[in-house]
Amino acid sequence: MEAEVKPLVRAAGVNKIFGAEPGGVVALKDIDLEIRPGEFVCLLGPSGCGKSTLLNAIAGFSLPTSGTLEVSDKPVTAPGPDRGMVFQEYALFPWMTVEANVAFGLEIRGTGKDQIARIVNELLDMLGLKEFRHRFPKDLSGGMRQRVAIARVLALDPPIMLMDEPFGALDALTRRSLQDELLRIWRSVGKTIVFVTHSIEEAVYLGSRVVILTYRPGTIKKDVAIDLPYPRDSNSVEFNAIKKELASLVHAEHDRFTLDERKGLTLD
Ligand SMILES: Nc1ncnc2c1ncn2[C@@H]1O[C@H](COP(=O)(O)OP(=O)(O)OP(=O)(O)O)[C@@H](O)[C@H]1O
Repeated sequence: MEAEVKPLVRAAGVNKIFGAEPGGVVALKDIDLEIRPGEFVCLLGPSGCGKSTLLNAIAGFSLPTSGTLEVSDKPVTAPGPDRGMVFQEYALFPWMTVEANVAFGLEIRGTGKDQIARIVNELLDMLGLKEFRHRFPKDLSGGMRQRVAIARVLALDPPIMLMDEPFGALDALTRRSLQDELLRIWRSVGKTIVFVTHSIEEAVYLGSRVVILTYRPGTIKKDVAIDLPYPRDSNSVEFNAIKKELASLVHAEHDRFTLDERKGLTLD
């Protein structure tokens, strides 16, 4: 009999309400979700459905109003070194070079100089940043900056990587090459990834599992395992069949979002 793998992230009955009740915005409602080690989970849905709220709750940035949220069997009460976050805006220190940005977290942690040099070299190599190590963020393209942001999180070696639309601001070609790189890293270093996107194509290309959220209140509409082998061919019949299936689910939520907008409700 197969031993049961314990979930790394466990949400049970999670609710998040912004503002005073009644009248507050119910961003998450009754979220039950278990994420096992090594999964690549994409949270998918239209703008305003609570993807970032759920990610920020797992990160410990903004805790649920009620319900149970645990990482490694411990309640989430604050951010921790077991969870690294990559944002859409690269969040790099503009006054530091590429290598200093990557080394920063390790220096704060008190890691020895030689070990820092080894880790930084390895990561710059892995992410194709070696030639850019002495540059400042302003002298890099968006794609390069996001590589540095990913290297910076990987330097601290957290078991869980939380990514909030990290490739949303990139052009299509750069985006695909970073997606491929992320998949390579995920498969070689064995991280658990929770990745927010509103792109159906991106979710099907990356995720071992896609969790679709409903629009206001954010609930889990469908949790789908994507069984296609990696690397995936986005032109294949199988890929497009899954994309189509997910699209009809997401579009129903998107229509509710647009209706809300037409009614003049604010979407922040
Ligand atoms: N700090 C806040 N105060 C009040 N309402 C908020 C706050 N943060 C988020 N919300 C609301 O909660 C809901 C979910 O927002 P969230 O940002 O999680 O959605 P999302 O799916 O990540 O959207 P997007 O793709 O646009 O980032 C939205 O209706 C949003 O307006």
